[in-house]
Amino acid sequence: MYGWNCGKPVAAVSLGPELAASAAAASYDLQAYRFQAAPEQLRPPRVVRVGLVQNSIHAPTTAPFVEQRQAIHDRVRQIVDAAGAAGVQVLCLQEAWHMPFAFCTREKQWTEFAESAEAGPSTRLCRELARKHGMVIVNPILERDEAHGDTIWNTAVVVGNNGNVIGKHRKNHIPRVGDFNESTYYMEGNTGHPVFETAFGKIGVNICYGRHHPMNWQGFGLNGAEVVFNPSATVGELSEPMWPVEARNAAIANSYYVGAINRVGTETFPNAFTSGDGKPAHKDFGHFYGSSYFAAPDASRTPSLARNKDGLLVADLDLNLCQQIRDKWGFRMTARYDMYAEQLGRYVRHDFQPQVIKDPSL
Ligand SMILES: NC(=O)NCCC(=O)O
Repeated sequence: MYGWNCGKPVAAVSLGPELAASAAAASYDLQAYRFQAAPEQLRPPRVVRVGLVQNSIHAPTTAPFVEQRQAIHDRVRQIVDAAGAAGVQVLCLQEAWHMPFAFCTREKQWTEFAESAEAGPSTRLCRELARKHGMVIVNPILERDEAHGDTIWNTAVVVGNNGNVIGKHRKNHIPRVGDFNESTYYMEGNTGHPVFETAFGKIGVNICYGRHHPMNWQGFGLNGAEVVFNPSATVGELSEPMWPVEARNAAIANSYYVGAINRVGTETFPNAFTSGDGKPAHKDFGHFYGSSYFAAPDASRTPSLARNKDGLLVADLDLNLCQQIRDKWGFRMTARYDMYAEQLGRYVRHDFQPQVIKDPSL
């Protein structure tokens, strides 16, 4: 079910008894794996240790906002420190990790959690931890863009291993499904599909709902990504059957690794809200089912983190596998981008007519 990596299942790796004991004591899931590539004659292996963090909220949504944020910061600091001790070189946190996923409520007070991408409290924490551990940290936050009249974005800030901000990417696709009323809060991103060249490889970030859009995944591939993260917040009833498929398929289709991260836990809000579907008003989104995992370009994947627990998933990725799979399958080489570009050029025109050839006998 989880595929074959160089002819074998993806192997588990031990991070040592101390880290295992501290994860058990602090009640978070800790798992580690290794993806291999075939040995080459002209290139040495290019192995990078990558981590994914899934976290629940750690204070009730009725607590003062400063306490809510601090409680999550304290928990995430604990897990990032463990990632540092495990030698993780690139780490990605989940979507809007620093706050409850309050976008179901449509209440505007939650925008108080939005912060500067460059200098807000969550970025400052990530910069400190990145410097401390010499680690690249992908920091997906709710961004307040003061320079543009307090526009709010859903943004992943990429912090370099020296604690510097390398750049940011803003979520391209905003959901309009179920209780995901995110369009009430922030705008469709305007940063394209940037790939960040870090000390440990070229990375991209496809934020949550963008995973349903194959061309969004493709954009990062065309710009040369070797690892694409998919920091998410999604609930069981809505998307759990899709979760194991989409990120794994993206890794195959684009010949890169994917690290898919989902929030965990059930978050209950003070005021009931409706879904506009005639069902009774309710106070929670449903269960964020965690289940973060890595997928590789050769269709292999790791097992998932827990459905109901915070967690740290570590994987050693040999980045040479990306080129090896591109050479084997030739998906990039055989794609017909000129033909797709021509069709898309026609499709976006107001006078577009679908190319349908009707059976004349009908
Ligand atoms: N956060 C977010 O975009 N969620 C939408 C639901 C989904 O994509 O499963």
